[in-house]
Amino acid sequence: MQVHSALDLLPGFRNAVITIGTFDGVHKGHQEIIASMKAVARETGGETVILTFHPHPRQVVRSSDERIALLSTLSEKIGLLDAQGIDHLVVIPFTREFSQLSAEDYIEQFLVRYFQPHTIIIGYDHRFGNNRSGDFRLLEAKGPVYGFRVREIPERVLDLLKVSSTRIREALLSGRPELAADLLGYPYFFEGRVVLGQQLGRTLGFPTANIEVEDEEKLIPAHGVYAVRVDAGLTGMMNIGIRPTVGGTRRVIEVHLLDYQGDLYGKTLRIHLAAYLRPEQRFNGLDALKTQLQKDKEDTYKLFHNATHD
Ligand SMILES: Cc1cc2nc3c(=O)[nH]c(=O)nc-3n(C[C@H](O)[C@H](O)[C@H](O)COP(=O)(O)O)c2cc1C
Ligand SMILES: Nc1ncnc2c1ncn2[C@@H]1O[C@H](COP(=O)(O)OP(=O)(O)O)[C@@H](O)[C@H]1O
Repeated sequence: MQVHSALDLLPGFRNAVITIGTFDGVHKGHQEIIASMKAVARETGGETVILTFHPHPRQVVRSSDERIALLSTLSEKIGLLDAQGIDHLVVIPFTREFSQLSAEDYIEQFLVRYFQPHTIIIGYDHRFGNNRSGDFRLLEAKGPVYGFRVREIPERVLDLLKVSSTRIREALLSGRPELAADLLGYPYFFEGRVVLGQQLGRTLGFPTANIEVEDEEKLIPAHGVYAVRVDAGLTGMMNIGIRPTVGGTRRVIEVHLLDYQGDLYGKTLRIHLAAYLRPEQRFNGLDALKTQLQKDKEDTYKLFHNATHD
């Protein structure tokens, strides 16, 4: 997949099949739209082109405490769309100037000028242009003028889109990663760098990599203990919480990898949520915490290997 972020440097597209959207999470609803884009592109020998705004117009307009946590950062979205077999992703900075284009100019000066679309796939409720005055009907009316076709995303898929994003967020924020994975079509993941902690973990016999997520907008799942997969085939158990047993107050994300020894400081890990194990608890001292960690380890082994371990 080619990623473009400058409109003036776009290549000429061949029979572009385009759609416009945020594609946050690239979940199953989005995957259905992508499947139909690819089907049309196959029929017409065209290329699939997704147009996305970054940052999301809503993120620009809203104040920081109203912002919705995102299911995928831009770089994660790029990877997910690439895996879906999309040919081109165009990342458009949402500027004031852009937002002031009239609906007609949006079609002529933006869509037609830069993409020469063969087919535009869009939901019936999609709005564009100044004051959101452009709609599906206007696109349909302009199609014959500029030589593109408009295909409507079925209402069932549109409903799925709306319901899914909300349900996935709710599932992750209430400790149900399995439900989230079902709706996403893959286990939820986030990335972070391994930073220094208090160096206590190793004395417990459970060294824990402290993960710092760089993108502030990325959704962090509910506090609790999870079984996780980490890239390169590793598995582990993770705590998201404040660590009440050791008097912590700030949220930390810590992962103990099973069957691993080595130095992870400074590395970036991608952590995929496999299952929720239990809520974070306050234990009466480190011995009780250690006993629980041993049990968590056992549960994690059972989950991944369907077997027990020391
Ligand atoms: C799988 C896992 C589960 C944990 N569960 C709890 C818990 O329930 N309560 C708690 O206070 N701390 C919990 N912790 C955090 C430990 O308190 C923490 O790993 C320990 O204090 C070491 O911290 P350090 O790595 O920063 O030195 C958990 C850690 C892991 C890896
Ligand atoms: N199995 C493992 N799982 C996680 N981290 C490990 C493991 N083995 C070694 N490490 C290393 O140990 C570090 C964690 O040790 P720990 O004593 O908990 O210190 P800290 O408080 O800095 O996290 C990790 O950042 C990593 O570099």
